[in-house]
Amino acid sequence: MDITPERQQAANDLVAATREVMLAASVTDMDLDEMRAAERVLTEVARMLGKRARPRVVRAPFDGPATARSAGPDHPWPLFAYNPLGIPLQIHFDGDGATARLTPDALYEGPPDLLHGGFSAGLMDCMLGVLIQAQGRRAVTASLDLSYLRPTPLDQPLDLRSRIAEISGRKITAEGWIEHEGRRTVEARGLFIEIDGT
Ligand SMILES: CCCCCCCC(=O)SCCNC(=O)CCNC(=O)[C@H](O)C(C)(C)COP(=O)(O)OP(=O)(O)OC[C@H]1O[C@@H](n2cnc3c(N)ncnc32)[C@H](O)[C@@H]1OP(=O)(O)O
Repeated sequence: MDITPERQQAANDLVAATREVMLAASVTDMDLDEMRAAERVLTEVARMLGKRARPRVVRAPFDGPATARSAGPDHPWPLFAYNPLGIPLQIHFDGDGATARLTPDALYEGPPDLLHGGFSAGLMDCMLGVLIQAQGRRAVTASLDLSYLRPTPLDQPLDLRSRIAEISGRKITAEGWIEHEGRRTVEARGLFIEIDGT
């Protein structure tokens, strides 16, 4: 089924609201009865939405990042607009690199008050992979190495960056990092292999 702009906006708004619910449900401290009442409402919402469902989450078009890149840095590519489990990012393309800003909340906690290292890895995979996609190349991650240089805080703005380091035949090496107040907390280097496919 084609998605009209109105349906797309409605789906994106629904996913954004779901994220709010996920955070609220994770940190709520209300009374038992209220918690049970909220659970009943959410169960009913799940039933309502599930009446007609796709087998998979809506896929963004492969050429979306390349289109955003050619439109310039003021035209970011939104990531995970259709999936509340993904960390939503607005990825800006600038020259040969990509940047994004994120303030992670309590949903992404690993050690107390800090970003979970697995989420850092996911963020880096996205920053590197989408940058490669924005060059019009279809590639998958073959390896991803991370160095956790210092703790990455929650509730603080973080800068995410990536750039292409090397291209050799089907092999593309990209690098990225997470910065807090100008200091790198995480560095990543990934090898991506170009694949055929649609
Ligand atoms: C939301 C948006 C996110 C966007 C980014 C998301 C990216 C992802 O997460 S993709 C999902 C995770 N990745 C995967 O599932 C990939 C699974 N792996 C595979 O499909 C295959 O192993 C694949 C395609 C990587 C390589 O297989 P294949 O096409 O047969 O390549 P193959 O011929 O073995 O290797 C090609 C070259 O890459 C090298 N290579 C392959 N894998 C690796 C590796 N893990 N480490 C180092 N080198 C490797 C080989 O040595 C070879 O090098 P050379 O040409 O110099 O001899």
